[in-house]
Amino acid sequence: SPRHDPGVDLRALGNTPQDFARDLLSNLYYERGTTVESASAQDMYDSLARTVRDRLAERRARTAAAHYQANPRWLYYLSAEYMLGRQLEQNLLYTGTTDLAREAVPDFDTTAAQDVEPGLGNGGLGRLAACLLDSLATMDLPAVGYGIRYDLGIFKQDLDAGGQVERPDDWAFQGNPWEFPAPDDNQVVGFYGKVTSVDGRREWEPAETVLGEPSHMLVPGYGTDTVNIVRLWRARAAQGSFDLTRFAHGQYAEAVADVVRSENISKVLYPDDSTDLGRELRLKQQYFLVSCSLRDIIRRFSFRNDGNWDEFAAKTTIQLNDTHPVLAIPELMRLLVDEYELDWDRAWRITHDTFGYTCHTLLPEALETWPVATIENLLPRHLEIIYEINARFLAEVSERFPGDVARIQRMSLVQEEPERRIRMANLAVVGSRAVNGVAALHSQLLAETTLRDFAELWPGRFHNVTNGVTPRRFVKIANPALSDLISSALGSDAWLRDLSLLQGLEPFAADDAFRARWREIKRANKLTLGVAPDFLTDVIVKRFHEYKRQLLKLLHTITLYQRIRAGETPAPRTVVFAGKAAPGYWAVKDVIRLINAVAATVNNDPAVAPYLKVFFPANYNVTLGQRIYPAADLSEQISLAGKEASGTGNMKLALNGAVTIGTLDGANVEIRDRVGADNFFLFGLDAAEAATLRSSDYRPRDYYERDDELRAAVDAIGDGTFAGGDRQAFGGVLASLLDRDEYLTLADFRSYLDAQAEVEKVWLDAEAWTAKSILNTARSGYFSSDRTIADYTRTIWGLDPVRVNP
Ligand SMILES: CCc1ccc([C@H](C)CC(=O)N[C@@H]2O[C@H](CO)[C@@H](O)[C@H](O)[C@H]2O)cc1
Repeated sequence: SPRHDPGVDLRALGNTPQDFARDLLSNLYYERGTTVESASAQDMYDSLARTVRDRLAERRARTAAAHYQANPRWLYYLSAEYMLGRQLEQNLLYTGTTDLAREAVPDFDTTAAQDVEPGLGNGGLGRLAACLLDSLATMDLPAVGYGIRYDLGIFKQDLDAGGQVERPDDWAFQGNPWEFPAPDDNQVVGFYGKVTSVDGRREWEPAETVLGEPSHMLVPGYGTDTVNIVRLWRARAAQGSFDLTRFAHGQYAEAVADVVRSENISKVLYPDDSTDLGRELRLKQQYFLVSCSLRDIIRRFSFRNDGNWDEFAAKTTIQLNDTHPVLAIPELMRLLVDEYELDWDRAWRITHDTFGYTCHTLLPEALETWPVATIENLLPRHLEIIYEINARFLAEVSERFPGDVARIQRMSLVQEEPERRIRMANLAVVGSRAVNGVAALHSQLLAETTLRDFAELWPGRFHNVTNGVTPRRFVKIANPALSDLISSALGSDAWLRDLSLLQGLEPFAADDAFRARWREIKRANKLTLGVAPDFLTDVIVKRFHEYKRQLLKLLHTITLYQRIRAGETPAPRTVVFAGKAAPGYWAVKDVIRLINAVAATVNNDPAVAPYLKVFFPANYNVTLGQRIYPAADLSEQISLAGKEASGTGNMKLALNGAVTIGTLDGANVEIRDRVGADNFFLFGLDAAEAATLRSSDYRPRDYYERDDELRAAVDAIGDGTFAGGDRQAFGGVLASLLDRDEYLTLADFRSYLDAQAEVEKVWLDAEAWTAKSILNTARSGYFSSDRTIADYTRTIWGLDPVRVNP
């Protein structure tokens, strides 16, 4: 193949207004077959996207050439989820063509509004993957993201009568100009079938096969010519799956049954973000991702290193984004032992040296385990390999801890009771050379609780890499006015590639004029979002889960409402709720209904209107987040300490000048350490206190009895105040609070309200508040995903940057 087109100079894609307009027109004519006059908004959008994409593709070609030349060590990021967000504005910024586009495109805003968000993820884990890819490219590090190209992403959320209604998200219905399908790199994936022995080797004969068709999207770096890729696999039926005979007999559904069955594998993203439902199709999705990606990784490796396996782990490091892709460990063993005929020990050494595992949760119910029977049926050879890994591992454990049967049972990859299941987190730790949590407290708790036995066996294997977020999307693109102010204060926009430079803003916290300008921008962002500019914008935006305690924020809101009704005049406040609930998570879907019932009552009460508003914009996603973070004054990070692994919304809000009210949980601890205790409103039990109270006989009713305001707020949930007198409407919420309150909402209520009183006091001193807001931004540079990548590279991956010549 023409590897480097030595003669062809691709830099023909100039960046003069004429060049850009010419390319836009040619895409309109040649790609869309239409003209400016008759072009639809979609036609114009698609042509604009291609015009920008081609400028990235040119850089991509030079990046690929540089990578080929350098033959570097590669990072492969395996993730079942990517929340990439809208692509147009990002790619216009990264190619420096925003102004050219605004000039060339007749109605730019309408055209840009056609940009869709590929919602291929649920929340934190998926968005973190996207931020890390952005930083890897910006830091010129050779990396490929692998994922699944779901036809239907995370559901669209409508609010009907205040309740969540899920609608399918057919995100690529109009096509996706940002992707490059590459069917010639198709892979074949097997399922089911049996394992036989062939001259002493185990051979798996799958009973079913599907095709994995990759399409990649470009991942440009900011302020550099590096353009990496994220490769997303789509399931296609093997050729000839359409059953013509059945069709001829009018059995139309049966005729396409196999096709549908195959393509169902990448049909839809599972919308659960913390409960392992253990559906077999999800396991098929996980193996599909792993099998396609490992074959593609080996294809790339063999292509450049003629299959010298002892070079593999030196040239390849694979990061497992939680346990979802952990089948990659037995799959690599299967390929090396069964197909490439390496002996077990050599194969295990390569496998173990290749993988790293990042754990993103502390919730026991979020740790995946699969029934042995399910794996035996779907992946019989992998089960054999898992058993072999387990036997050798437990031999090591019993040698180290002789006679410690309980420890062996806890550490085994196989849970025996009540049902035989494979513990995917244990497999991930045993098969990886490095394990990390995503915030200092999380990593500490992992080593002290969830993965304690492993940390005692292999202390050197455990690391912490605190999460981060990309400042390009979440400050520069989301908050351009603030970015311009920061650049003018710092004298350049170098902070966008080195966020520690934000420290230079500290002195400006004492500058009246700067504070005034800072406040104006926040006001303007509130107007853009559609909330009252003079009201304190109090924001809790994240997936709904009981441990995140949206209910605590609601109890405070009800108390404010009752205080105002009682004649108090607190500082005007807009409480913004946003987030999706997993479709089957009824307890929190009731909370969503209750929040909207309270909102209806509060927002239609003229006596309260001057002091309190409740706003619940539907369908929280990356795009809506980019509109909310710049408008926020107060960032609610109120999870029960010890439950939120890290949080990343907390970082995006702090970088946009929101002051945090929060518990000592996840990355809140590090945010408070960095911004300073007097620029953070702390409350509540810490992780140890919470664990103690939870394990003792915690009686929520005691707190209800002895706190008048708490009782009044809880009673209002049960007495029909927000339901037209219907006392049953929110009975479930009431019962969960008074009888169980698993996440100690009532226990933290008073401490929370005391912290909110502190918020009120500071807010009433606008200069003092603005100074804290500026200091939060100035001291949050640490939470750049560039710093996160630098930490991963230093402690786990050992990658070297490859410069791409301009
Ligand atoms: C099996 C179902 C399932 C699906 C997704 C998950 C994810 C791990 C949940 C998740 O998104 N975790 C979040 O990851 C973020 C990025 O590290 C953290 O900042 C959040 O604290 C954590 O909740 C667990 C279980």
